[in-house]
Amino acid sequence: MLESELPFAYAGGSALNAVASWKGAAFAISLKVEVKVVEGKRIDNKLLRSVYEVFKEQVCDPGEVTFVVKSEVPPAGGLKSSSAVANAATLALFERCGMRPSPYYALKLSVEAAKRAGVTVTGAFDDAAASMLGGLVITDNKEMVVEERRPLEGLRAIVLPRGGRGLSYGEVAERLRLLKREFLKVYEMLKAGDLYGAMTLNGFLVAGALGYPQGPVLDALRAGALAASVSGNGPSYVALADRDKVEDVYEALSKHGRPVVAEVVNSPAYLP
Ligand SMILES: Nc1ncnc2c1ncn2[C@@H]1O[C@H](COP(=O)(O)OP(=O)(O)O)[C@@H](O)[C@H]1O
Ligand SMILES: O=C(O)C1=C[C@@H](OP(=O)(O)O)[C@@H](O)[C@H](O)C1
Repeated sequence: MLESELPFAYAGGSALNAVASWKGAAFAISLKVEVKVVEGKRIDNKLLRSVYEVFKEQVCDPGEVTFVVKSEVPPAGGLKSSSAVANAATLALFERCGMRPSPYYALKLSVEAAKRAGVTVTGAFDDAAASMLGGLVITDNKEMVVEERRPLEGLRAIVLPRGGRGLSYGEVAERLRLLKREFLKVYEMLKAGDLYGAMTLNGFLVAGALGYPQGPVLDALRAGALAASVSGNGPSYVALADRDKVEDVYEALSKHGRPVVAEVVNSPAYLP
């Protein structure tokens, strides 16, 4: 577990993938991405370069710097690594400039950077909001509005981290949009308060559309998880469980890889 005082943001899991309908829901988990700003001339990573450019244009000139990233989640795996990297890098630049932003302002800059870098379909405002603000968020990614935010008390997330998604963003979007009407039903369930049903249904829709196995979702449920889903565009999975079911769900997901147990985090990312 990363324990330092460096600027950080949280990874997260999905309850509703926003790609088809622009309505999304995600929650923060206690796996972190930390970013350190150091003197340097080159920023090779396209997402980090966009964060730097957006910040320089809209906030202050941080000078000649580069970034050192430490991540507890795999990239391109659905666990919100891109959002956490952009959030933590944005917060690190605020610190460099000796400024203390509101979380909401930092969040908007970070989403703008992710859009510019082309690492999202909708801007992934849902993921970035969960990563920056903590808790469960339900968002409208087109309007960049947090419709609801609430803590998820006492829950554990059992994560099956997988990286290296094979599908392009274009392929992901084309397939998920075929199920737009169904994703809107998931949104209605969420708004009606049925988080667990919504999240699991989201899991089956994403798995079906993108060709991921349904086994991890079923096995997690069989072991007593409250909900389970493919996270984001996959290929990672995430299950939510009460404390007394964590071991059983961990065992069940161990058949499919190396799960990690995390807390659901209800507090915001680091703020300078
Ligand atoms: N640890 C990291 N360091 C630098 N860039 C990262 C890191 N993790 C993710 N990214 C950026 O985010 C992109 C992956 O975004 P995305 O496909 O949305 O994955 P995820 O679902 O994990 O957020 C990568 O192509 C890269 O540009
Ligand atoms: O690109 C996007 O707009 C999105 C990507 C997905 O997340 P990941 O980037 O974690 O796969 C999805 O869950 C999110 O609602 C929207």
